[in-house]
Formats: sequence, structure tokens, C-alpha cells
Amino acid sequence: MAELPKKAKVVIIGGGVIGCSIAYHLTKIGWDDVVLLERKQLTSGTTWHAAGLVGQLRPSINMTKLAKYTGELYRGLEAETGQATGYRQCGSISMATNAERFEELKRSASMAKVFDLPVHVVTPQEIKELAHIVNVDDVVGGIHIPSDGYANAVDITQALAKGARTGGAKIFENTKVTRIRHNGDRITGVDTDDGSIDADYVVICGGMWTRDLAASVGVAAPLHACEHYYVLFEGVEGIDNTLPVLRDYDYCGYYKYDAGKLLVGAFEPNARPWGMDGISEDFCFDEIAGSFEHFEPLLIDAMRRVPALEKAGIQKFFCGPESFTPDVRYHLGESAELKGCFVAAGLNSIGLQSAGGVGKVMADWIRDGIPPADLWTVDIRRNMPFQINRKYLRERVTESLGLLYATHYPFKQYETARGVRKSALHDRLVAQGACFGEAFGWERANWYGEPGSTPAYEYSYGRQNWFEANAAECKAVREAVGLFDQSSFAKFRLEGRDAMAVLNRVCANDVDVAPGKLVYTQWLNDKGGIEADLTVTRLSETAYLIVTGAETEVKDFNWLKRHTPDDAHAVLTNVSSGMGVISIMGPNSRALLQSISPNDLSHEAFPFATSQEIELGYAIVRASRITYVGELGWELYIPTEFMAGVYDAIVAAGAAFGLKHCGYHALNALRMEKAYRHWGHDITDEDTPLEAGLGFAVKMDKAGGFIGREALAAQKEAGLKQRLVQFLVKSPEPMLYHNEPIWQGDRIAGYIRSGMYAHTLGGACGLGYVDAADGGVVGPIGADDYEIEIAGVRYPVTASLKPFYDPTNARIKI
Ligand SMILES: NCCCC(=O)O
Repeated sequence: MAELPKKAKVVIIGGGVIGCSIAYHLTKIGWDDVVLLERKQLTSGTTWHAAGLVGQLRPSINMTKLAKYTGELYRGLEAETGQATGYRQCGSISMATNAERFEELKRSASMAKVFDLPVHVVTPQEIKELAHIVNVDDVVGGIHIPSDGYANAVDITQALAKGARTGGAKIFENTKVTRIRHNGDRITGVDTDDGSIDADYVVICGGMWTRDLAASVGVAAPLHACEHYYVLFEGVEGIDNTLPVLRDYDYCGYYKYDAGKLLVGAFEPNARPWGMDGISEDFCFDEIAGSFEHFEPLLIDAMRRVPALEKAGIQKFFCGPESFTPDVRYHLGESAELKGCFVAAGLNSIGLQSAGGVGKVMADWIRDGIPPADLWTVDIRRNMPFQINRKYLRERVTESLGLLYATHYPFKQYETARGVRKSALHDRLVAQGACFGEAFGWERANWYGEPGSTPAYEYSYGRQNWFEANAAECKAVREAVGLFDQSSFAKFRLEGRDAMAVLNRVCANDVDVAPGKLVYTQWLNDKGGIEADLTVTRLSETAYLIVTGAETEVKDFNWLKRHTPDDAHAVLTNVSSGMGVISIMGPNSRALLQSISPNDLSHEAFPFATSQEIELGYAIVRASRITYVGELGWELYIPTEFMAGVYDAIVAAGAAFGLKHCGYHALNALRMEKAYRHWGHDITDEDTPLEAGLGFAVKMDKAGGFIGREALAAQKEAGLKQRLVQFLVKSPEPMLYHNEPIWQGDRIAGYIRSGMYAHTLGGACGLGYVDAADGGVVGPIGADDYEIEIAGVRYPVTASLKPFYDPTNARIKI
């Protein structure tokens, strides 16, 4: 056996399909100094028992793009490597047995057009023709994807490993990593039971072992194994290898032809977590006992869907562990905490169908230091440190597994592991009738029912039960005043004599402003892509308060930390937990706050985009005159222990001014009317501020420049190839959520990044980028140039580069 090298550029931990695909793709970009370490044998953890489905349509655009590339790769892999893969393009059918599910399938078929994946909406009769073993009595429709298929996961992994070896990578089996080494915040290599390897990059692809491996070096990679079941039936009449893969989402089941047999698997609600006390050291190609009683109801449903199973024999009842994550999205990329430490894990049972794309983007990410495209939905940096808590994980994954096949209703909330992070106002908001959603562990009021009630969501793709409550909240903010609890904001302080210089290099806007000024800015990468969207308040000559979204707390904190030179006199502190935030927004906000504060809140004494400490109730709070809803208003930053007292003072005074409690759904609707961008949707690391219409927040000529400046200068020179446009659907009925294609004549010009019903405008509103028909510079945008496709139907829209609501900002500056 070859000797373990002492040094490698990249060490990959884990020899499943993900690890082998990363090794393969690294060699494809010319990196051959790659070592892959597998504790036992290739595929022996999870990959070996993958059911083998190679589907391409996922709920999000980026996960679909990765799966689509995977399908393309597998089609040619056998020819390229000479290793059989068992790949067969048999197509797939997904069925709906109710109108809501059918709407979801039709919406995905529309989304698939954005990246040229042919998906056909089919009738029950057409399903029967394509798969005559299926009972379609209760089926209302479905989708057919002719380019889907299946493969043998072990063979695919061996083919990728062979391709990687051919490209120069070295693969060592029976070599266990005993320690990941680092020097402060930089990875340095690994220790194994066979010696040590120094490395510039370590990639953890350890499947269900990943949580513990990552945690050993302070990296949060939350995932937990669950039991996953399938049954192999033999003697099933009427099947052959032309049978498409079948997905019966409403009954949690999938069906795949498997060498003369039929494999039937399921993703049930109330899954059973596995490995609660750790995973045996000897685990290798192991099955687990599982519970036939647990799976039996799903089998009964399967026999109804495919009646031929009633006469077939069970050849194998299988149960094996697979890793699931809290949000059923996998973890990719470089950790925020440790430079050079990459993760690709938590594949939620779609590892085989994602592995090609995962390997490709990971290789590019390792080479370039930034993701090759917006991958935020699966970025490892979205995870919060608390999420590796085992009690949290065990409870949440009982739900995650079933969510794979559950209807992905808009605004759908998790039901497990709730109440993790609560604002100081939580109980008071409960009394006001708040309906909470969960975001990054935070319980946040999304909408309010009647005070004293306990409202709950009733989901659908149409107007949900909170539609009217949301309309009333939006109206209050536009006409009187609304109270939002925004305590989940992430808040950092940067202090020291170099704080200004450090921050001004990172911010595209100029933060060398007088103390008391607040600056809206983006942080950019070298390509000019937007890494963060936030406000920066100068508190004093040497101190700044930085406020960003809850979702990006870990990412943004570490972005600034990494861009603070070691010798800079600037200390960065995360003060999120120490401060709550109450936002008071609307034309009556000044009068309300003035009635309980001795400070002068007039426009002259307290202009827009300034911040002061004021007295409010018994407290001193930091009031910042800024808005995300497009009205006069203040965000109040309040030490946590003063939150309840300040809130009580505001609410006691509020009735006289028409104060209404408002939730995050109202915040979203209001910001959408005003076309305020949301990071992660409307602006991402692949969109620049110029494309996003945020050029006003970029100071190209400030002293010292800023990260991304050169890329923006080049883009300005060349002209914009895409522009962010606001759309209003002309009919008041349809609902926009996200991912809907934007048509210009007979071509797709872009897709909706975020959408919401805009009550003030009387229709659904969305934001999306459009490009030019010839791929060149985008010209003028005509109001009637576009249509938006929703579930297969095209709707006329009005397009605008300026916000539909208050385009002159008159309401903010009153
Ligand atoms: N491992 C099962 C994959 C399920 C699906 O593709 O629908």
C-alpha cells in the first residue's frame, strides 16, 4: 500500500460519493495534490445504501442547478472513466392528489424553465400511459421529467474515484482521521491513525460523522442521522427498465425499478433519529434494525398506489442511517470560523443526485476562496452555533426527513424544536395575539390575530388565513404607526483607533462620517458581488455599531473579522444578545415617541439617517432614524433588561396615535412595495450594487478605495448586463412568492427573487433581475415589457426601476 504523504494541498475526509466527487472535480481544475482519507472503505457509511434516484428538480433554483449538472455528469461518466455506473435515463413522474400539491408541481415546472430543464405537466391519464402499474384514481395531475433517471451509487462513487486517481488524487482507505489541526483561525492539516498530513485545505465530507468532526475544531455543521427505510419487492407484475421513477409525495413514497425488482421507499413525518449515543467505531456497510411497525402504514399506502405489490414478495426490508439537517438543506463551503476548513455534508438523502454539482462548486470554491455562484441557501455559514445542540437536532430531524416530500407551502413554519431564542418581549407579544415563525432559532411575530387569541397558520398557495390581518398591519404603518419587535437583528461593535480605516475599506459607502450619522452600505467581494447589506452607525471617533440581519450573523461577523488586519487597533464584539430592538414606524411615529421622551425628535433636531441616545420611559436608548418600510420611523436599540419597560411605555401611550403591533410578514410586504432589497434574495454575492440599483450607496472616489471597487469600475465602463426591476402584477388575484419566470415576449429574461402581496398597491409585487435579449447591455425598461409566469399561466405586469411606493422618498423625510 502507498505511504501516506506528509503534505498535501487538500485533504478530503470521507470516501462517500460527495468526497469522491470533490476529489474528481479538484483534479478537473488541475489540482492534483489531493488526498482523500476514508476511515473504512469507499461508500461504507451512507452512500452504499442510497436508493439510486437521480432527480433534478429541487425546491430552490441553486439546488436544482447542482442536481441538473449531476445528471449531465453521470450520463457521460461511464464513457469517460470506463467504470460502469448503472446510470439509466428512465424519466420521472411526480404525482399530486390534491389541488395545492398540483399547484406546487406546476410552479416547479415553471421554475424549471428558467434553466432549461424540460418538465411537462401531465394528466392522470398520461401518468397511467407512462407508468401503467400506477393506480391514478385519486391523482389530479403531475409532472414528467424525461431526463431524470437512476444509477448505482457505489458504481458512481467508484467511477468518480477512478477519475480522481487518473487526475492525480491519492485515495487511502482504512485511514481514520483522529484530529483536525489548526493554528489559531487557519487550518494546518490532519492527524490520522497512520501519520500526519500538513494541508492548506481540509474538506470534511464525513456524512453522519461530520457534526462531531467539525465541532472538534469549533465549526458548526448541524446534522443528525435518521432511520431511512425502503423495501425491495420481487415478482412485481408489469415492470421493466422503462418504468419512470415515481414520486407519490402526498403519501410520502417513491418507486424505482431495480434490476427486475421494485424498490419502494418513503420520507415519513415523525422520523426516527438514529445514533443518539454516538456511532459505533466498527460501523461499515451496516444496516440497522429499524421498526417494521413504523414503516407498515407507508407500505399499505404503497400497495394502494401500485396494486401489483399486493401479490409481490418482499425480498428485502431495509433500514439505514442518513444525515438530515435542521432546514433540509445541505451544508457547503468554507466555514466562517476556520480558514481553509471546508464542509460538504448533510445531504438529506439526496446525496447521489447532488454529488456532481456539489463536487464542482466545492472545487471552484476551494480554488477561488468564494462560492462560484450564489449558494447561500446551502452555505455552511448560515448555521448558528446553537444548532449543533444534540437535543435540538434530535427533535428537529424527526421533522426534517418528512419535509423532503411535504408540500413546500409559502410561509410554512417548523413545528419541532421551537422556542429556542426568544426576545425579551416574547410573552407580551403572545398576549397581543402574535403568531410566531421561527427564523434562525428566533421566535419572531409574523402576524397578529386578536389580542388574547392564539392564532395559527392555515397554509395554501393562495391567500392564507392571515391575509386580512396583514393588510390591516400594513395600513396602520402607512396611515398611523406600527410596532415591530426586531430584536433578532445581529449587532456588532467595532472599536479602536483604526476602526474607521478598517470599516471604510470593507464598506462600499463612506463611513468616515461625523459621530451620530448612520450609513446604509454593502460589503463587497473582489468581483463586486454583495456579501452583506447593513447599516453602520458612528457612535464616536473610535466606535461603530454595525447592524445586520439575523440570518447572516455568523457570516457577517466573520467577514469583518477576516478583513481586520492582525495589527489593526480595532476590536470586534458581537453585542446581539445584549440589545433588543423595537421599531416604531409610520407617520405618527414622531408624535408617539415625542409624547414619552423629553428629547427633541423634530426633523431639524433629528434628521433622517442619524442616531442619538434619548430618554424613553425610564431608560436611555439609542434611537436611529432609519426605515425598512418606507415611512418616518425610528429603530430603538435597547439594553435587554430595559426592553419590557420601554415597550410598556410605548404601548401605554400608543393607543392615542393608532399604534398597531405588526409582524415580519407586514415588514416584508411594506419593504417590497418600496423595493427595499433583501440580502440573500434580491441581492447576493453574485449581484453588484450597480445591477441592484444601489449605486447611490457606493462612494467610488473615497480615499483608500474599498474591496470590490475595481470590479465596479470595470462594470460601469462595460455597462450593465442585468438590472433589478420591481414588478406589480396587474390582476389583484395571483400570488408571487419567488422563482417565477419573467417573460419578455417569447424569451425568459429572468426570474423573481422575492415576492409578496402589496396591499397598498393592490396586487402581488416582486423583485427580479432582467437581462437583454442579445446578452448585451440592458437598455431602458418599458413599463409593459414583461409578463410573469405563475404555475404555467402568464400574467401581465407593470415594471419599474423606481419604487412603486413613494418614489421620491417624501414620506421618509417628513
Ligand atoms: N434517496 C432517495 C431520494 C428521494 C428523491 O429523489 O425523491
